[in-house]
Amino acid sequence: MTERRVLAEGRRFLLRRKRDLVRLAAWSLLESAHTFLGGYGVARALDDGFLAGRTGTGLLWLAVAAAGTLLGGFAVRGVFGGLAGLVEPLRDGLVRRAVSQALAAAVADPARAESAAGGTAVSRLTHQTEIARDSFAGLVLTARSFVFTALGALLGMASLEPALTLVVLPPLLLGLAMFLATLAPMAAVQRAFLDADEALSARVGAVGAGLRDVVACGGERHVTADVGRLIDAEARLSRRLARWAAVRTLALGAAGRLPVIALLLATPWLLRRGVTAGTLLGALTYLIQALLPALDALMTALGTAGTRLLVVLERFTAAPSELPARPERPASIKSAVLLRPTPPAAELRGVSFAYGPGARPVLDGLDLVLHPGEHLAVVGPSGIGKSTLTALLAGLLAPTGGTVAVAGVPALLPQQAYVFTGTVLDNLRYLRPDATPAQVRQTVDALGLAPLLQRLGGPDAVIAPGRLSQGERQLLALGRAYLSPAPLLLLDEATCHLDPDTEERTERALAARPGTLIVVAHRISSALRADRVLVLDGDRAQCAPHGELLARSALYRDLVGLWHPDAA
Ligand SMILES: Nc1ncnc2c1ncn2[C@@H]1O[C@H](COP(=O)(O)OP(=O)(O)OP(=O)(O)O)[C@@H](O)[C@H]1O
Repeated sequence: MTERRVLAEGRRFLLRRKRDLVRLAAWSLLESAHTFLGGYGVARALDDGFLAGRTGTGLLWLAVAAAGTLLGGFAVRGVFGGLAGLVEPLRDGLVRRAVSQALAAAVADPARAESAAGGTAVSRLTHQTEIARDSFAGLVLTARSFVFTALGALLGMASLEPALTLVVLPPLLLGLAMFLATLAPMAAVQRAFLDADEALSARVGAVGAGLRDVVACGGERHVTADVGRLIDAEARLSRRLARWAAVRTLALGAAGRLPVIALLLATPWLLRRGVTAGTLLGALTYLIQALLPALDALMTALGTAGTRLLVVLERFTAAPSELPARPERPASIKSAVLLRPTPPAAELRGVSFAYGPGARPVLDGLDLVLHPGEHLAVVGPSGIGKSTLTALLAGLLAPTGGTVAVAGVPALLPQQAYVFTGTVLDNLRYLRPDATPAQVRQTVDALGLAPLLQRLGGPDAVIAPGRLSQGERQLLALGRAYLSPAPLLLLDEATCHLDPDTEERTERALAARPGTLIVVAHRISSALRADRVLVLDGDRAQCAPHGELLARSALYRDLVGLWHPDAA
């Protein structure tokens, strides 16, 4: 289906460039003349010259063959000129198409444009366009050379002795057919390889953009395993491609050598028919010097450049719906989100998670729907899975069962606040580099950061992260979260080093900010401030407002009692 579309588009492309094709063919005819004279000159030099004792005539015919070679060189010069007229418009067209595809994808799904599809578009604009251009140029050069060389050689053999073509043509066609049979499976592997290459580009691009956060949140192992899987997949496909290349080389060997063997085997029969030694040598010259090298070049180009070109062009001509799906978001979740007029801020359906295949699940069948603007506190005994839940929501972990859907890109603040060497302003604007001075001022006011900024030497002072207290680091990270455009903030005990008053002010400001807030609470006051509280308790999680939970959950009553005996 896509192959047919590529071929149809290719036909239209070539038909629009008839003048360039005629120019190329005219120059190529000189190459036919070169081939013709090469074999014919050698045959005549022997039969009419050297074998007949006429050295002068022999030399004259050799000079004719040499003149043919000069003609060939002249032809190549013209051919390259004509080639540009075909190749450059193809490249320009592909670049235009890659840009339109990327823009269309960005309009359809802006979040995707910033992540996975960005890498894909770059791969298409650069790597794949160049593959298409080089492959097309190589293919046109070799296909044209083969056709016109074969024309010259077959005409030459027919004019020396028509029976020669009967001997040489069948094995040549057989070899070609064998080779063509390897093209379809090779294209399939090539296609899978490019899919893997695009997936890897997209993932590496996304990881590169978030590298600081990955390190700050301790996600290196997860990211390494994730990217490692993609690299392994690409390596496996490279090996399969190499195996097909070996099969193709075998076919090439057969196609290249069989005509020569057939000619040698038929020699007694040809001699009986009165074929001369000069004619036989002329035929061998046609085979060894012209036809077989041209065939060799054509097969190599078809096998490598041809399949690569087909696969790359399939991508460029694919309708947006046929493009490879964004790997990290299952289609079912995506369509569920798209169908709702106001999607939930986050939605967990039957989510289970275990840290290993044999490990006990930390979360088991958890359902949770969070609405935009909601403020949720997560509580539970130590080691019950609160951080695991935030990592799942942030996309740092993938659920082992069920689905996690989050609208937009969330920001996760772990307990160990991440602050880097740079100015105070750089640190605050890390998640929103284009924040205006007014937005920064508003953040400083809302969170009461002015005394901290003063202590640090003002917004342009450079911070040495090692010299900040844990609380100061947390305040800076919370300021950054407040300023970020993330629609969902995940605070995983991110305020534990603040005094209760500062914590309250900060949490209230973050809850008042547009967007949804999830706080892993370490004080009862935190849970009291939230709209709802999620109590994690293995497979018996409960989610409700504080008052309701006090009545319903013994575990919650215990926790509240431990934190603050009076509140229970
Ligand atoms: N990387 C990991 N590999 C294996 N097990 C892990 C890993 N991280 C956490 N766990 C285990 O998963 C369970 C849940 O851990 P998690 O950190 O989510 O709990 P928590 O509720 O946040 O705990 P705390 O309140 O002490 O921070 C614990 O039993 C923990 O030992």
